[in-house]
Amino acid sequence: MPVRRRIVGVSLKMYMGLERTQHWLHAVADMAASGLPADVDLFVIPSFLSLSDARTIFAGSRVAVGAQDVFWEDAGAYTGEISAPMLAEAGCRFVEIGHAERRRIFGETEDMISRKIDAAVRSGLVPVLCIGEAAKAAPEDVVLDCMAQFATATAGIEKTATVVFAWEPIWAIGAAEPASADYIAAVARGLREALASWPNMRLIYGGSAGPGLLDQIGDAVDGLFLGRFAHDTDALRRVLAEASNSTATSA
Ligand SMILES: O=C(CO)COP(=O)(O)O
Repeated sequence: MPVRRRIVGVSLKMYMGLERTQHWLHAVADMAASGLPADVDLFVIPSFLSLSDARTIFAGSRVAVGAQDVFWEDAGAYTGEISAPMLAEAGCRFVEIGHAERRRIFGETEDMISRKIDAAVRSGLVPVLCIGEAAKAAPEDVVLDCMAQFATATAGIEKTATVVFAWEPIWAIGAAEPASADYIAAVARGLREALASWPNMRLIYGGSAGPGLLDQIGDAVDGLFLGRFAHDTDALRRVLAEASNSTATSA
């Protein structure tokens, strides 16, 4: 079984304006210059408008950049949309697809998500596919629910594709605390087994994640997907250190 590198992602969602984002990006770049462990990958997903700043600020560093969404067509008369080739040209390596907020607020369907995954892979981007259960349930039921969503989303791509599976229980997003360590470990174990035929898949947990969580869950996941609790770059530095300290995962 391959050892999977640890990976931590941060989505800034729509929390910060452009100037505040610039300050945050600089702080992350400074932190990465001295404190990004060699065995941990980091990707940062600002708003579309800050992608250019992120590319400049992270140039020459090990911090990868991603986008929060993508349209499924490569070019054409699609007012307001942004394509995967554009994102690749803008320096993105990752693209987030199917976040719970996009599904709930913007009505993204499983078919739309699947087409976005295809578009991302077609352009050489790594999809960060967000999948989660609506309510807390028995771990085996959560695994079945999430894997059904996953199967639809990835129906058009090869199993050898490089994908980040961001398991984000919907009920834990924007909450005071993440899901419990036991719950995360039990679901993650089931997801890993179900994803065994995807050699280039990394499984990360998101939903009110922050410092201290990886220390509790150990090698259950390959990393974390952070939201609010990475706005403080010192908290992000602590998460990266914990990612490095926790045992590398074998699938
Ligand atoms: O949705 C998330 C990351 O995509 C998690 O956000 P929070 O950590 O702010 O709950």
